[in-house]
Amino acid sequence: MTSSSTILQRLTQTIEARKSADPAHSYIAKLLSSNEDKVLKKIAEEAAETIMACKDNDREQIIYETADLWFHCLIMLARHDISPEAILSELERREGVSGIEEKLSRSQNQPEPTKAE
Ligand SMILES: N=c1c2ncn([C@@H]3O[C@H](COP(=O)(O)OP(=O)(O)OP(=O)(O)O)[C@@H](O)[C@H]3O)c2ncn1[C@@H]1O[C@H](COP(=O)(O)O)[C@@H](O)[C@H]1O
Repeated sequence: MTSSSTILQRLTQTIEARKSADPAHSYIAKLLSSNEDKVLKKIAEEAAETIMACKDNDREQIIYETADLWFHCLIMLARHDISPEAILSELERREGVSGIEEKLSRSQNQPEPTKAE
């Protein structure tokens, strides 16, 4: 990877490499080799800590906790062999589509609820 690569690309490459690393020497390898619940719990924990930082209006803490949250989401994605590019592509696909319009089109495409006999 060149020095012009982004931290997201370098971290993604590190996570991939950690799939065959010793869990005793790597936090990522430990999370990749343990039960998925471990990383899912970390995501919930980091999301809660991010929310608390927002409630405290603590800018530094919001940045710190969001970094923890994104980091653990990257590990979750790697476990499912999903690259961060897939998420970026999904965001690109949505670009220019108003969230309000998208939600409205979804509710219009919903089938009519069937009446209980
Ligand atoms: N970016 C990160 C990164 N961000 C957060 N963390 C770790 O994520 C954990 C966050 O959990 P907490 O803050 O809740 O800390 P904790 O209470 O000790 O965690 P638990 O006991 O609950 O598991 C801490 O151990 C942090 O050190 C990270 N660990 C690694 N990286 C990157 O991954 C690379 C490889 O790391 P290893 O796989 O450990 O070699 C590193 O060089 C970094 O670039």
